[in-house]
Amino acid sequence: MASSISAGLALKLSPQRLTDKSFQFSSHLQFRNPSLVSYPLPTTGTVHLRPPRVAREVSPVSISDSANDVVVSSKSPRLEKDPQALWKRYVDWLYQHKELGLYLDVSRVGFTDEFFREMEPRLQKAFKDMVDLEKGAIANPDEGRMVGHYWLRNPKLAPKPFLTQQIENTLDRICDFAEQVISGKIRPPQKSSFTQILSIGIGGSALGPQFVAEALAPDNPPLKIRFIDNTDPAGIDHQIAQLGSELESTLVIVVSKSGGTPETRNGLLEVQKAFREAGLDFSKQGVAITQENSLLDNTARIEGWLARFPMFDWVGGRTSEMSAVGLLAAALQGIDIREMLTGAALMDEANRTTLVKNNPAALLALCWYWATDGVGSKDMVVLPYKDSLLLFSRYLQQLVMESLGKEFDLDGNRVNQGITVYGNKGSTDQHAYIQQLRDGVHNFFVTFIEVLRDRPPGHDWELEPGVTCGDYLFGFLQGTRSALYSNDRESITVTVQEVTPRSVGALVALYERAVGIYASLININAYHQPGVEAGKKAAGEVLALQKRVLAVLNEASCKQPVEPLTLEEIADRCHAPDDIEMIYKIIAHMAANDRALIAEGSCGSPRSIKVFLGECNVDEMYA
Ligand SMILES: O=P(O)(O)OC[C@H]1O[C@H](O)[C@H](O)[C@@H](O)[C@@H]1O
Repeated sequence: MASSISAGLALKLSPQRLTDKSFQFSSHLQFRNPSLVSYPLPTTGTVHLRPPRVAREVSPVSISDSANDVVVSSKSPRLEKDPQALWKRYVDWLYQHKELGLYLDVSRVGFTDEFFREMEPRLQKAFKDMVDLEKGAIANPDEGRMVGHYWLRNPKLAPKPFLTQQIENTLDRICDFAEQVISGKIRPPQKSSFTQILSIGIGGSALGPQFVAEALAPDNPPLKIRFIDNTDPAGIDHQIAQLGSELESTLVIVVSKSGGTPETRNGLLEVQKAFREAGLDFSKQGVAITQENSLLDNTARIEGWLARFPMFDWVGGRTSEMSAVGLLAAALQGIDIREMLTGAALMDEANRTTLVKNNPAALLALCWYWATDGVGSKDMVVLPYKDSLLLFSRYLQQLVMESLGKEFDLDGNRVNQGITVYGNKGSTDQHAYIQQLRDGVHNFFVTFIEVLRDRPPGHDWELEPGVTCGDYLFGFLQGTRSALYSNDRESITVTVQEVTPRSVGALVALYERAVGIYASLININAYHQPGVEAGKKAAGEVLALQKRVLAVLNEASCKQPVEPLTLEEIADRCHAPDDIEMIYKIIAHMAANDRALIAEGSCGSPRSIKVFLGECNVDEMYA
């Protein structure tokens, strides 16, 4: 089969895989007319091209680019199907961490030995990058920051003694505080003990604690947790309403590294209002987790909140689960946080070997690279077969997508990298979208998370002779893995014995390191998030425009008689004719919330409407 592609577009590549923007010049790639390529062509060595953009075929492919006279021939074998050969592949590649009881099976990813060999030098470079990072290199160059989440579970690793001290002191303070809250030594003014936690935070300041609460909180925790992780007023009202009179015994933890995230600030202001209305003193029940001297830190200090815990500059939001962000909430729910840290530390240790086959994070990163052609050409579907791990995929979504989804690489080349992550849980998702995974568009690879222990010992029950409910769950996982593979859908399986603080800590650490290694393989900064700023900035501009619209409407509404305005008139008076669509949306939103009145027309036909405010605020006119 031969097909034409235009210059720089996807080149299909296997078994000699293109391993990045650069790949080895080999017999698989022949430039018949080098003068048509815009940069000097070496006769041997590395040639830089744009990486492939289309999903890798499993059948032999030959693509020719007539424009540039580039020919790429590749012969990629179909995935191995012979049961004995597969069993051998399974055994040969199975990774086991004995102490953690964790296994990683990469046998259902079809990478070749050749690919493995090709990637070896780049993985060694990634290992070196990780060593430097752990030693305190400025691994986040754009923000000039060290990246120290690995020190949190092994404080001695921190490059400076005062950092080690800070980590250890904070951990001691967390354990101490949690113990005193649970025992009732620290209590709310009007109750004998705290019974509820209301955690306010978003992104990395929510996803880890949410995942861990769902995974590990006991059925009857000493304090139950709920979250406000948005600026949705109805969502906030719901959480406060659910607390009801227990607001009196609610410990409010406000989490924000920057201390200035609008959603979190709004959540705090709404909750403080609820406290005021209930006649409660918020400061006696509020705890802040934030960077020293942030807006939140200063507020908490000035208002004399119950406690403040630090979030370190060198810990990113999405890797903050083992900092006060994750640990305080976990400890208050009775979760053994030292076990979480031990699990993470053991996993980190395993991921320090430079023997790729024995390094689970490197194996994961390698599989991601193979499956996605190193350019995110396939999505990562994460399917834990365990209800308590439901939020793992959501947690990983931020960890992976915010870390890897980058426009530029470290050398400033536009690369638009990333890997899309989604998933909920098995077997539930089999009844939702596995149909498409098995038979539909082939744009993904799966990661199964398997938990061997079905339920605590002593509770087993056979619902059919010889078969338990958990056997079904096991059967569905294995069946789906086989069914997908038989249709050439690749999968990874991570297996843990049980969902425990130790195994959860290990899973978090495994993926943190896999992301770090993969980022190094594709040469991007995994530790910044410049793209997030664009949305925040635009939101600020919308709110600023809304204030101008309000001022214009107010002035017209203060006239006698009131002067209803068309959208064009409002845009004109705001000196923002190009923003008329946004002005329309602002009006529609205000009208839906009874803050603007529509004199004529309806929102469905924007040109017809004339708007005024129900009340004229004379003071505002002259403000
Ligand atoms: O912890 P905060 O400073 O409030 O930040 C919360 C979140 O804000 C942004 O969306 C960032 O992209 C996330 O990485 C971060 O976790």
